[in-house]
Amino acid sequence: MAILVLGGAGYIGSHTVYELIGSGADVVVADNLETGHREAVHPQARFYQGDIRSRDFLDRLFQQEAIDAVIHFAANSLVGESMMNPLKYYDNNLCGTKVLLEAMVAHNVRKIVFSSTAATYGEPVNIPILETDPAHPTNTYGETKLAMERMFHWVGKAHGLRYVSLRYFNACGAHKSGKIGEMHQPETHLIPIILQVPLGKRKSVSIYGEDYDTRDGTCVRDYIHVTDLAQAHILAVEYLNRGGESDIFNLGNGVGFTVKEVIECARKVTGHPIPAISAPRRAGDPAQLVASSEKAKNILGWNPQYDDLETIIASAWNFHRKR
Ligand SMILES: O=c1ccn([C@@H]2O[C@H](COP(=O)(O)OP(=O)(O)O[C@H]3O[C@H](CO)[C@H](O)[C@H](O)[C@H]3O)[C@@H](O)[C@H]2O)c(=O)[nH]1
Repeated sequence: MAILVLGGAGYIGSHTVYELIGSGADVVVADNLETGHREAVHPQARFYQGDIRSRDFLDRLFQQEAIDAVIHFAANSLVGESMMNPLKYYDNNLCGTKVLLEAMVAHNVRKIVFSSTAATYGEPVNIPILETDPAHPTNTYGETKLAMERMFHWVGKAHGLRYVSLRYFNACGAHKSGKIGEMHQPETHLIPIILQVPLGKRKSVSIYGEDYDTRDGTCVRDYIHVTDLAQAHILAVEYLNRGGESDIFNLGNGVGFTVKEVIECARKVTGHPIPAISAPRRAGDPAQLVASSEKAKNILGWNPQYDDLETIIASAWNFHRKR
């Protein structure tokens, strides 16, 4: 039977499809291509273009393919945009997941691995953040992802569905082949924005806020390589296949870098001066997000391979230069 990857043309989805196919899995990808890229879909995956808000589309898909488990990336995921257009996030993220769950229950598909986020925590009460810490999102994006997790919880209880929710910290880097990587339109994520300067696409990078309560006043984030995230999805499917209970896992490196430190590291990797200018805070940004991923390591057997920021940025730089 196949694994259905929803949002498999997107950044983390496409990397997960590469790892799944590398592990010998049969993979079906569905994506509405609103933010995904057709060329990022692995050539060995069967591709369906469509939207998870369409029950007809999902019914056809589940009738045509024998699906054993779903990996769900199909959502909007920009913190800034979610603050300016919250209803877009409620519509796609929550309504889309509602239709998906109805279709899964109707077609007797009972395992789902879900792309969640550190943004569910809001301002953390502890660093590093544990899965048991309170979740009070400071932006609409995190709020909708938390509500999606709760939807899995209650639907799971009612219909015997089991889920694994993976709360990623800051996904970054690119596939070692340089064939796929991070390419949002427009780009808002820190590392690809920084790399646009040495690529000649922008003159400088703006630092959103230098007055946070952190070691240099800029926001601290936990940067985790996309291939390590992709591997965690495979481990999560295996966990559900061996009867694992529904659960939530953080995925990060456990080390935080400030915005200024990330820029400095990119200067080292690219050999470019990368000018940075001060800008106001961005709405919805918590000061610090750093993960404890001990639970994923202990229970899923996750073992991230990329533990240093320089290697991560170098992989992103390799992808962007090839393009
Ligand atoms: O031009 C920029 C872009 C970003 N930043 C700063 O860099 C940090 C990282 O910003 P990103 O936009 O790259 O990432 P976020 O931390 O906002 O969010 C990312 O990580 C979250 C979890 O931490 C969610 O998963 C979300 O989907 C994902 O976009 C933030 O402090 C942001 O303010 C800048 O200073 N300048």
